[in-house]
Amino acid sequence: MEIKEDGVCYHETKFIDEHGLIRSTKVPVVQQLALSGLKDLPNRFISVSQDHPVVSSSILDASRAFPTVDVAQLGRTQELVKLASVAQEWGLFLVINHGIEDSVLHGVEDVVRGFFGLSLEEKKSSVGTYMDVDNLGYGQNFVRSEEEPLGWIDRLAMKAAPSEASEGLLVWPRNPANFRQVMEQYAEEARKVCNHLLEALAESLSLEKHVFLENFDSENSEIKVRVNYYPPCPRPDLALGQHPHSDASALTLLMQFGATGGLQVLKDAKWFTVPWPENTLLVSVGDLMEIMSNGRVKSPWHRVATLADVERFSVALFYNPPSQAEIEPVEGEGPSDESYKKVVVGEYVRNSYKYSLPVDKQPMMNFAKN
Ligand SMILES: O=C(O)CCC(=O)C(=O)O
Ligand SMILES: [Fe+2]
Repeated sequence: MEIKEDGVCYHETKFIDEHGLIRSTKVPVVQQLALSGLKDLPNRFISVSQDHPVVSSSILDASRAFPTVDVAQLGRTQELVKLASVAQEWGLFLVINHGIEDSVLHGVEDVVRGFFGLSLEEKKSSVGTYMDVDNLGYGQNFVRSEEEPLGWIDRLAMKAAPSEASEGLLVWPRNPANFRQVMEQYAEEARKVCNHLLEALAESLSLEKHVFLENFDSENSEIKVRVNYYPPCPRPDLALGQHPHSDASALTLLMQFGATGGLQVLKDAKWFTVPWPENTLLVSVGDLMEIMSNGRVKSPWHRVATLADVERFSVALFYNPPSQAEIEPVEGEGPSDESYKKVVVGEYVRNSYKYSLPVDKQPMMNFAKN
């Protein structure tokens, strides 16, 4: 629900405080703030500390192109070696020849732009807002307190699988009318790509091909889609679109449109802008993959910078084993400097949502350690 005060529109949201009590709060609708043409950043969005200056992020050395994995070539050793190396070095990689038709990707872009192009009233009557662990519907990303800095973002989140995941909830926008159909088609295509990558990743790490994929099943595996909308920001030097986090997924498949240059990844204590060209899909290793691989690949710690004059959209598709499934770190040869234990997927995910702006992922990952 949105409320209007002093000309500012708010999402009304709830969070669980440190005593476990449900509290209500309101956070500005960022798109409306941006449309109002404001010149200063409201205090609540100032999030940049000295250790994380947005402006000093390094760009990859131009002489070294960011590796792109050719999915159609993953039957070849050479491509598997590349996959292992980029997954281990960065935890994220670009994919080409993934088999998802351009028309499907353009369809996603059209319905997403269509939704965010609606007036606030139309958006609100099109879809609900839910405060639960999955933070579904239209609103801000997780709000966990009244004090924490907010991200310069509005989001729309839904579960495309399992099929009964959003029964009884209005999480699929009714406008544009084809939103759900287009997104579900994309999700099914994305599932195929992710399944293929799960096998290839296992092989690339010299593990038995099915070790990761066997944790998934076509009925109950979970596909959560989060559409991120980052309006132009008056002070990109002071705000973030998303605060640093790792994804509590097995794999995340990302598309972006409107602009590039938002996603940054932490490596060797430096923030790098991911050289992610338009019309390319990006895959990120999630925490669950780090656990399943016993640390052979690691989920990257990443954040989203804001941009001054352009709007940017991204669609993050989180692919997970069924919520009730237990995942276990693989055994076998190969480098592994971690010792994870068996965890129930849904318990890991729920626990990871508890933390308010953590400085690194250890508190979340420790849940899966002895
Ligand atoms: O917007 C992006 O590029 C990244 C989004 C992201 O990290 C997320 O939604 O988890
Ligand atoms: Fe993320």
